[in-house]
Amino acid sequence: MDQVKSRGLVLLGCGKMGSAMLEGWLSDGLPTSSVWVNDPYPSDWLKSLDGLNLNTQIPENPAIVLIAVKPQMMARALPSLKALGNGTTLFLSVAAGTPISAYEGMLGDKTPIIRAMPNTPAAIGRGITAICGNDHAPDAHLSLATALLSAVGQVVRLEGEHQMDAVTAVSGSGPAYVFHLIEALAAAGVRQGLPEALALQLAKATVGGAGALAEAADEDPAQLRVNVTSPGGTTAAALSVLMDETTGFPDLLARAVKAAADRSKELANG
Ligand SMILES: NC(=O)c1ccc[n+]([C@@H]2O[C@H](COP(=O)([O-])OP(=O)(O)OC[C@H]3O[C@@H](n4cnc5c(N)ncnc54)[C@H](O)[C@@H]3O)[C@@H](O)[C@H]2O)c1
Ligand code: PRO
Repeated sequence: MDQVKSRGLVLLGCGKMGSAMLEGWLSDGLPTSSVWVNDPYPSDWLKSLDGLNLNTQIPENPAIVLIAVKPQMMARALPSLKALGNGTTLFLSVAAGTPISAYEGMLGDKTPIIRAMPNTPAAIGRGITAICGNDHAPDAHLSLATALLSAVGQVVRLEGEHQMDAVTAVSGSGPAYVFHLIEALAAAGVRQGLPEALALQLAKATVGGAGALAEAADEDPAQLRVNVTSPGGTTAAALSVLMDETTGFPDLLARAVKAAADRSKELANG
């Protein structure tokens, strides 16, 4: 992290994901003066950060360039940083779909590149990021990326890039599935007669608490589910709907995750 502080961190694109990560790094003690953001449409939050280098000349040899533009913008945005390719700057991309080979093509095939898939709970230090690198990103680079990303949550190293589409579909997009679960649970509570605000509070606390318990407990999620379920009781009645083989969660989530993974593969093909 000292390298990041002294040589600098450049963010190419700083929208929802870039900002979630930057928020985590700043609250972990990274000074704004070590950060350069290149984004034609900076948010009010970015503009409000004292000392941040916003849309100014980037350093000659930054430690890391974080690529956080949409995959569709990549071909337009990345060439501006070509001069840093084939050097010692590590390129860390969070873009869904875009394969390492595409960055090698745009920046030079000796460029250290790590592909990462984070998620938005990074904003509160509760993200999880999966990473994999090319041959020019040896252990030292993976350790640097791990140190940076650990400031915003857990980090896992993948066996290879072939796992990235599935990871994107599970944990990259996953927070949206959970937010939708909260919305749907609250709406169902309203249909049972609860006021909207109370239903939303109950749904958020239930999902947040259950998630925290699932992470903290020694028991696996299946056992934690059994612990809630009295034989012949209310939970069993609901689970008979949710665990139905054809209309329940397992098939629904399998189809949703497959749709996301398929889309990730499509993005890779341009
Ligand atoms: N949002 C998520 O949950 C999430 C999770 C994992 C990965 N990602 C990946 O993160 C990347 C960004 O997604 P997002 O949700 O933050 O999108 P976003 O639209 O919120 O952010 C993209 C940013 O890029 C900026 N931009 C556009 N053209 C640019 C250019 N030429 N140079 C520099 N910046 C430019 C935009 O102004 C915007 O602020 C995507 O590649 C996405 O696949 C997102
Ligand atoms: N958000 C990005 C998308 O929807 C990638 C994972 C989460 O494409």
